[in-house]
Amino acid sequence: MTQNYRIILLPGDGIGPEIMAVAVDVLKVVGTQFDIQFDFQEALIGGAAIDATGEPLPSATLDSCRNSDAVLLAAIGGYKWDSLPSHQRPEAGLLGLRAGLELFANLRPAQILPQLIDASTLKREVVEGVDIMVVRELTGGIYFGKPKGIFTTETGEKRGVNTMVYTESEIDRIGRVAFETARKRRGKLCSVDKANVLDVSQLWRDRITQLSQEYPDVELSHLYVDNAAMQLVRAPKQFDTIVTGNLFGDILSDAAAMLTGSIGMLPSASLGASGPGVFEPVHGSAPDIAGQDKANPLAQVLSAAMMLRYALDQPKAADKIEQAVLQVLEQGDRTGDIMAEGMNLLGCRAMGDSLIRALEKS
Ligand SMILES: NC(=O)c1ccc[n+]([C@@H]2O[C@H](COP(=O)([O-])OP(=O)(O)OC[C@H]3O[C@@H](n4cnc5c(N)ncnc54)[C@H](O)[C@@H]3O)[C@@H](O)[C@H]2O)c1
Ligand SMILES: CC(C)[C@H](C(=O)O)[C@@H](O)C(=O)O
Ligand SMILES: [Mg+2]
Repeated sequence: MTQNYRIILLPGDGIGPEIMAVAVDVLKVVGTQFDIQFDFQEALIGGAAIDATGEPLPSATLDSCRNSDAVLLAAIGGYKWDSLPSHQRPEAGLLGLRAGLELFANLRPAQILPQLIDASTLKREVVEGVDIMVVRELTGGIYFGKPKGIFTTETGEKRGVNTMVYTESEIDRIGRVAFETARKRRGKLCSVDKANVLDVSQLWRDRITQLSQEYPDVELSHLYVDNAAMQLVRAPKQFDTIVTGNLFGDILSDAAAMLTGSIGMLPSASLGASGPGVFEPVHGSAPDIAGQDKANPLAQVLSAAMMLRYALDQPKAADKIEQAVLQVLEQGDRTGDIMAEGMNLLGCRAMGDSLIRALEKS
């Protein structure tokens, strides 16, 4: 029986529309192969939405997302909008989407593919076999805490303020996602905080430690974020699952991405307790290469595979996409960010065509 899904596409800015086009083509092919009918609807977010409507997240976009089975997002942001006040910037649209859909859990897997070991800036023996899942809290912490803003003091000096805040229930719900995730993987969870300095981190550490009593099969460790950043590049294989707050997770997931060769390879899933999730690459809108057919579309395509697996319960179609990605890499196809000597340099579109051929052949 044909399965029907309503998918909202948010191509956004910069390289967003280029990589989204590839992901949609790939989904259409697996759709016909697995009897899945996608009803794709495009909506505005980020700079594209600001230009068209004056707002980074029009209410029509949030409503469409709420009424969908899943949301596939590319990226937002760009130089053009960088001087706007923070609440009017493209980034505010993305944060509003995450908050509006209550997507508190962001899963960011960083797995080194054997074909790309030499694309990593680290030595082969350091990165070979790396397989990390960063579980990042996504709707709290310093990104959303109040007070926030730029205020003027009594002496007329400007003062910028953000507040890092977590409640027990916010820590517990992301903690549970992380313990469950670790349990399905290699059973190791490292919680990352700054409890030597920040009270909010002390509460984080206390709650995660408390929660670990419910998961005796998961081995829990704690690291301060500065050490964690160092350990990620020194010996990344020590990590299985990492759980951390919003800001630390943002930074550590970019670092983890680079272990795998390029940020252009890393997908993510943003999930709530119920309702549609958002599937998006870890990278941004890459304005420096936008419109030049140079972007690596694989993080976007792998985000579409995560959508099939986590939101639509179509693991076979997800496997098929992931296999096609491995196959094009195996045959030597590379975009500029993962290019190595002796490989075939392709643009974004040609990489998409190659993926389609791989899907149709297998
Ligand atoms: N989820 C998102 O939408 C998201 C995430 C991060 C940054 N941003 C926004 O993107 C804009 C640019 O931010 P940035 O430059 O710090 O980060 P970025 O991730 O956009 O780019 C960092 C570097 O990685 C390269 N890169 C990124 N994705 C690539 C891909 N698919 N293929 C090849 N190369 C790729 C870029 O060319 C650039 O050199 C900013 O406005 C930022 O706020 C958006
Ligand atoms: C663009 C920005 C708001 C976003 C974040 O900081 O969460 C991005 O860096 C990410 O990693 O998804
Ligand atoms: Mg980021």
